[in-house]
Amino acid sequence: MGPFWTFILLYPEIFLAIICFFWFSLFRLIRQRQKSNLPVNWPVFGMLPFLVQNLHYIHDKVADVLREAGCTFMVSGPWFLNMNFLITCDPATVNHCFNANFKNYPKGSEFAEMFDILGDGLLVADSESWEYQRRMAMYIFAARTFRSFAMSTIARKTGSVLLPYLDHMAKFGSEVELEGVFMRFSLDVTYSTVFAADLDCLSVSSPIPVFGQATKEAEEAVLFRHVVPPSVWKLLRLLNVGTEKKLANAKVVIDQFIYEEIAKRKAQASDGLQGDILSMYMKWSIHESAHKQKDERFLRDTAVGFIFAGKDLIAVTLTWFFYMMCKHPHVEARILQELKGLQSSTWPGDLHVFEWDTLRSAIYLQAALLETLRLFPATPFEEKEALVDDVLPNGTKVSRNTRIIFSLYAMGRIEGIWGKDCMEFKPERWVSKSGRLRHEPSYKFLSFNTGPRSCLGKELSLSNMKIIVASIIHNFKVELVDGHEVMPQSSVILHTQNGMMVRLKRRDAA
Ligand code: HEM
Repeated sequence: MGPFWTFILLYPEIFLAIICFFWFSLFRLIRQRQKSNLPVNWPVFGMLPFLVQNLHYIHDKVADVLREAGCTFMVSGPWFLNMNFLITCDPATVNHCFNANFKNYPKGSEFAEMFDILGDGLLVADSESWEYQRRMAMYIFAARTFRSFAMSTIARKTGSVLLPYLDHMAKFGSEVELEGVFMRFSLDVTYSTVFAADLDCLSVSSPIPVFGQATKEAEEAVLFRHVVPPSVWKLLRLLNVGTEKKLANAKVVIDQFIYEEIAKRKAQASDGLQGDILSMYMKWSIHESAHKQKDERFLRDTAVGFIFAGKDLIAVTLTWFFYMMCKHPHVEARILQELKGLQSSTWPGDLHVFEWDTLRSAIYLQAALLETLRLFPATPFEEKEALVDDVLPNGTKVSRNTRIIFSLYAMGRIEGIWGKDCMEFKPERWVSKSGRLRHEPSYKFLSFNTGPRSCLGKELSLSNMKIIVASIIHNFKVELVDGHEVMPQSSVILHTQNGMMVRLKRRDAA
């Protein structure tokens, strides 16, 4: 007889007690699960089964959990894997971590390692390096040369690339996957804004260019790093296999493009520098004696950072905006009304593009964009790590190194934050009685971040998006293809799960 059976025969009461303990625990967990939206904390696996089971609807499920838990909830990962984290959508906690105690919540070295494709750039830097880079970037974003270069680039690209492409699709009555179009266009525009060079991503016939493909693969690998334990992706990196191999290859392609652009620019006379981001950073050396900005790696990290900061976020916001237009025709009608009488320039094919200056008065249009970002924040969550032990405003204790995930997606969908109609798409909530844009504190509307690390491209991207959506709405009617379901993907960027299939019609042909 083996030791197991000997133990049972000698101590049957202890064995019975163990069985009863496990049976009652299981029973309690099942009852608990039936009654609430909150994930069950299983022995050994923690809440992993909940995450796996709801992987396809994770943003909505997290919103349900936070609604029930009162905005803050501790998630337990499997035992020994160091995957526990706090998740919250509480504006007071946001304000505490992003503003009042900013220094206690840096991005952290783990974040920088996950996004190592960005090098030591602004998006991942902390402390002095971040302060220096932030100061420099603020100077550039405030410069008139840069702003007018960026605005003229977007208007030119909308008239010469985007609208003709959509017009072509409209003429043939083809179905169009709109998010894919916006992704390519946004990459095209961002590349031009950073390098004053054309990538031509939106040609009717050609496939996505290698640079675009490389950025896509890099993003997929970074997403994978977010969902598996760090030991797993680090092992894959060491062995150079799977997503890590793809990431390494993508980095080679991205670096090759960027270093070539830097070399071309360095070969130009300094009076040939334009208002693009690379030129602006190279001109900075005139103002500062530090040698850092001339360093090629610094320029590379800066350029990659700006490309990654902007391109997908604008593309997904445009996609959700047009999804909302398809679902709320009365909002689209009001925007069309607002655009009537505003001056636009005419491009070949009788296509019309609005300029930024003329769109300043389009308040309702801007409100519709903000409302889109409230319900569909381009980055559905943000992440921080506590540097020292702390107590959150709701009394929750966090110990050093605790990871905190902020669900921006849930924040837009909580009654206590936005009122009973929080799930409705209502641009009117952004317009004051006097017809001006209503201000909402950024720790409540977190889509562009809040505090010292808030988005530097906010004004620029809102202006860009206004030009694009006004020009599309004015020229085309966008209709969802029947039966095509649009839903959010479980990802670090709020892509759609299956794209957004639409048909376009020229308004003047109707
Ligand atoms: C719809 C468009 C955009 C949205 C929703 C958005 C949102 C955000 C968010 C949430 C952050 C914080 C990221 C983090 O801390 O992890 C951020 C940071 C940043 N964004 Fe944007 N962004 C957009 C477009 C842009 C564009 C077009 C640019 C520039 C070309 C830009 C430049 C930056 C920079 C430089 C930072 C880093 C600031 C810092 O860490 O100090 N963004 N943005």
